[in-house]
Amino acid sequence: MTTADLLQMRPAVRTDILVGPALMRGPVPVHLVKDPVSGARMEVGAKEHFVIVRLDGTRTLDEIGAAYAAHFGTRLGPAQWQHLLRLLSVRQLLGGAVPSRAAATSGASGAAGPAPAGPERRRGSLLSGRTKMVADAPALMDRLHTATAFGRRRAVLLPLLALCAALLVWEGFAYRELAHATHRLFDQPVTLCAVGVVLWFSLAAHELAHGLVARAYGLRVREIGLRRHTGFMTYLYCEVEDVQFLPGRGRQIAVAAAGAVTNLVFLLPFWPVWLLLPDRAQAVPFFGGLLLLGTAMALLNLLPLPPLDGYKALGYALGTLRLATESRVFAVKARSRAGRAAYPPKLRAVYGGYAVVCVLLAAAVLAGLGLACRATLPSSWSAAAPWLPAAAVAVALTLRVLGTRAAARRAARTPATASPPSAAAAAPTGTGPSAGAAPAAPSPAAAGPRTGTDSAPEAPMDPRHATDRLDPEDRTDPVDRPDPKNRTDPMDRPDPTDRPDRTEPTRPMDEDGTRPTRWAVELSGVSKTYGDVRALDGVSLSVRQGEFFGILGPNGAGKTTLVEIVEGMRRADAGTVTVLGESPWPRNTGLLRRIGVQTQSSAFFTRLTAWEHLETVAALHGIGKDAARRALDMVGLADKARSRVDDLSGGQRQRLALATALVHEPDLIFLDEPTAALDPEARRSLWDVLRALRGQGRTIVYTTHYLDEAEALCDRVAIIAGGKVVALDTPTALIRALAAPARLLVPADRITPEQARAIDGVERVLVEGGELVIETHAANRVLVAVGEYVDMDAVQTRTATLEDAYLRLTGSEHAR
Ligand SMILES: Nc1ncnc2c1ncn2[C@@H]1O[C@H](COP(=O)(O)OP(=O)(O)OP(=O)(O)O)[C@@H](O)[C@H]1O
Repeated sequence: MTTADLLQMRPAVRTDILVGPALMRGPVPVHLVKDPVSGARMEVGAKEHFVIVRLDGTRTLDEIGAAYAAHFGTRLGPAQWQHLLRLLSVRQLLGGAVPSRAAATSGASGAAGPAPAGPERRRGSLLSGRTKMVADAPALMDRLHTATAFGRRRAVLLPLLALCAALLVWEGFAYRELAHATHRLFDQPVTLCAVGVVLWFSLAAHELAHGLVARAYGLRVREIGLRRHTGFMTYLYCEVEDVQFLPGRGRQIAVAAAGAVTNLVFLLPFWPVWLLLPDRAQAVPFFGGLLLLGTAMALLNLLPLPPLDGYKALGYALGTLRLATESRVFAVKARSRAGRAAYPPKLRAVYGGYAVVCVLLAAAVLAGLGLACRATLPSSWSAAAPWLPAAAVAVALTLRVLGTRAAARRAARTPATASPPSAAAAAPTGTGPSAGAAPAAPSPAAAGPRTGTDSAPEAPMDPRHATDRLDPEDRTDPVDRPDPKNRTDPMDRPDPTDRPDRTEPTRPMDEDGTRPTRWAVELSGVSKTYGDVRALDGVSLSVRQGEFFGILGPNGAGKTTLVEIVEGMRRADAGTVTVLGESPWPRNTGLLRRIGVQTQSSAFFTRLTAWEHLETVAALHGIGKDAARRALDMVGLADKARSRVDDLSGGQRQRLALATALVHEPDLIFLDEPTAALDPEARRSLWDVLRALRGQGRTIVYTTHYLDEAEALCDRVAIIAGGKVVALDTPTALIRALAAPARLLVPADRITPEQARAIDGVERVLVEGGELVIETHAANRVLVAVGEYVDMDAVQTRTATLEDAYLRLTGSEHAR
């Protein structure tokens, strides 16, 4: 595959891949990309996003590159394209790739996503962990969605929201009575438990509400279950997928806020009961405590602290990713002027403001909890009570820090384990910028369970992911610069006015004259001129389907021009070209899928293994891995599947180039000197591959300078000289037509040239080295006569070869 071929490809990202809107992570915008099959989620930068959303199968890489250059002011070179396509391929995001769940853990080094669902996920211990409760959560959510359709009407929803607001206002006024009732509640353990049970159901409704609102916006609820925390708490969870992919921040916020609103709605029926209760009623602590604690639960959930719903809603509203982590990072960086300068003013306000809000909120919450402790704990605790929450948080934080350090020390002591074979196969090799997508160890955030609405975990990105970025400025590629050679030829640019004559040439008959021959390639009167050079001059020829067709000719004869016109890479000045029944120009993408091209300057994904290279090419063609495996087997490279392309020998590279041309199982294959620069053994071995290809009934158009090869392999050959077809036939017929004399090679010390010339039937005698070359059309008679002088064992006979015919036809004979 040449660079030109690569740029003419129209790869497509799988249509089911989710690409989210722009989010800020630190000072840079990123987009989330998710594979819905594997569950793998990764972040891509604005430049990658620009390209990915345009990889839709309708645009060539060249066209996308032009749009990219216009937008970002930099051209993408082949190296960048290969890098990006390889990443997409390894992550199985390209159309035609068969996505697997394994990709979630191996290919997706973004590691920002959740661990894949299913039995492989850790469920925790008896005391902590979770239990899936619903076999088919999406189906249950569908039923609930239908059942609650009435409640989602505006006429119902708005009054409910107004009532919730009224409840909050009223509670502000009735706070003292409610607080008093709540205080009494703590003296009544049974009533306290009853309130706890009711609030448990309120919390369950809270979780289901996230799912229902998400479902209403078309999202999927992945799992509903029970989560256990240290054996002390068990509550319902409802996992919603892809909230950050929802269009419109309002919807994202609605999903996040739905839980707290439901908590308030849940309390509404208890409000009138409380209002109607006599002051001394026994149920006062129950209803008062329920209203106050239920409201507190709802409002606390709206605090903008991770992992609460308010934090998620704030992140959605601000369009940020990992707001808390990035604020922490900003707080550290902001100590230096350069660090601050990396952030635009708006983001400085967002991250700095959030950091301040967090500190204030944490202080307020601790103070509130401290006051609550003092109010509820026995008076003997009164001095220590206000500080208990702060002390508890300090201990928890210290334990966490110590735990993290111990884990880091353990990890540092543990020797790195080898990648599993599948991951190794999926991951590219090498350590340079092109290396990346190494199998990611599941990060704690990725492996851990998540609550409520989804959001990217707070864990920082896997640093390895940074190498997966497509950043043209980081990878200055000499090929990136426009190639003047490519630009000078106006033929390289499609001409919209170019409408080749589509008149069908007369269909010849097969030799038996009974049925029309099926032609793979038909050229009629094709001419091409470069300035003053007439490269092709009225070429007409046809290649049968299933034929092994050779094109021979001296340097500059026009072979490459001819083949490029047939491949659709150049436009003919005149004449008609039909390939597999279609015109190849203007660039015919339908045809591209049916032809395979192997050139001497084939481009490889050099940092990949042979297998990864072919797998990537297969993905670019939108086909599965089986085709890559077949192509590798076909060319006899299966044992080199895991070798890096740059470690292959010249012959193995030629085979890989051949496999690259074959991977999409084309009907018509163009081979340009596939055995060039190979040693005789490697050449013969590749002949076997070519013969096998021919045995499969593929049509092969074969350009070569090796005449012995053409004679051995080709059904027919066209000899081109000076831009014209000077001969076209089977090698045998060409040799026969040559009527070349047989050549007898005799040791020169046994017979003189004069004696040889005197033999009847001898036409010419030459002295070549230590031998006499006797040319004759009466080989038998001359042989008998030569036997008078020389022992017959010392005589070698050479009949004419295709080379003789070639030399005669191309006028090179006397140049020898
Ligand atoms: N882009 C171009 N601009 C100008 N002249 C060209 C161009 N491409 C080819 N030519 C000329 O056209 C003629 C035919 O070239 P072409 O490459 O088709 O021959 P070839 O038979 O493939 O030669 P070789 O065996 O050396 O590869 C040559 O004289 C060459 O110099």
